[in-house]
Amino acid sequence: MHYSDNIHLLEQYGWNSRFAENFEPYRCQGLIPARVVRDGRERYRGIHPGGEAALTLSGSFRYLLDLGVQPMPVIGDWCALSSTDDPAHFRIEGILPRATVLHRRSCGDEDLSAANVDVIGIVSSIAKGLNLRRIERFLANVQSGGAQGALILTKIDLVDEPEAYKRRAAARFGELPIYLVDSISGTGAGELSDLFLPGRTIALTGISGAGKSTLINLLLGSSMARTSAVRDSDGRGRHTTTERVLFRIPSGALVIDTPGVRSVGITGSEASTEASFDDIARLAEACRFSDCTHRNEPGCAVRKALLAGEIEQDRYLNYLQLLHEASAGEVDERERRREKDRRFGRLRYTMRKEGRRGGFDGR
Ligand SMILES: Nc1nc2c(ncn2[C@@H]2O[C@H](COP(=O)(O)OP(=O)(O)OP(=O)(O)O)[C@@H](O)[C@H]2O)c(=O)[nH]1
Ligand SMILES: [Zn+2]
Repeated sequence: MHYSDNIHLLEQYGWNSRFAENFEPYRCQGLIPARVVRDGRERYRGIHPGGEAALTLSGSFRYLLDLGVQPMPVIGDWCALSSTDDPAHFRIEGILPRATVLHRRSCGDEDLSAANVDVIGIVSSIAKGLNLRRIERFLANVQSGGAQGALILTKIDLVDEPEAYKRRAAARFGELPIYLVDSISGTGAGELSDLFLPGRTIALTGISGAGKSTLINLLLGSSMARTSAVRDSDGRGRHTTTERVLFRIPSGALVIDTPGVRSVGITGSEASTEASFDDIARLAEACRFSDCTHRNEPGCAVRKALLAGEIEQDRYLNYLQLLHEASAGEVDERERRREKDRRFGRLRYTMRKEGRRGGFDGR
């Protein structure tokens, strides 16, 4: 069967002309497109034109992975598959270029991430007030990966005037779409349909207890399986699993559920960190030293604004913290690149050696 015979199923999972174009070279090799919908320690499941199947990494893909040429597949990735004798099992041969990425670090745990996410929904409870600082940290992380952000304030039934929280958040985050929801009664669910559009991929993120599972249950509707059942289908406990799933909700949107984290770390470059602190970054341009750390350098425009009360103290501290984490992340990235170069160096050396032995000019 040619895959285009049943492209409809892929379209339901977010396939579009951009991915189709990127798939062309793979199509010419007779490979099959698929989206990764379940990701758990190198055991994947994917949706391909013929349905759902187990996916494993092919030998040559592993080799390219080892060289750093291909990335490790993550939830939401579009990939190219080869078939096996078993119709329920395919092999991943390549990953299509990612439209966006979501990186996240939780308390020294593995680096969690997702690909091809259109919107990252930051889920935050207002039961104990609005934690602007935490939302800001999530937001900086969102913007570094290219996805759009949205803020979903939950547990609005537990406060007197939810609109006031929305106004305060809007005052801080300007352009960000903000939604209010009580996931238990369903108040606010109507507005959420503007966010959960058909074919759109939305990753929900937020600390443990923010109300992600309850929100997902609301989105799934009472006729559908509960979230914990979705997460638990392999028998492991919900809170121990690091498995991630992408599923289609009745509205036609694709939702990625990420296990709760206790804190958000930052990956990405300093430049993207600054994007969510546009105003402070603009001020920083006026600092006397271009590498100013905005702590105690003479002529620091940021500190001057702080002391003049033009920027809030917690935003200033948050900014410093983010700069610090982002530069630590860049050190990791440099180290990773060096390791990749070393591997390439080894490969070139081996190829040259084998070329000499084989009698061809292996330059
Ligand atoms: N009153 C009220 N309670 C809510 C609401 N949303 C969630 N809760 C409650 O808050 C608690 C935590 O909600 P969860 O949905 O499990 O939170 P979570 O973000 O999925 O947490 P993790 O699974 O640990 O990541 C549960 O007891 C929910 O019943 C809401 O809108 N209103
Ligand atoms: Zn400065």
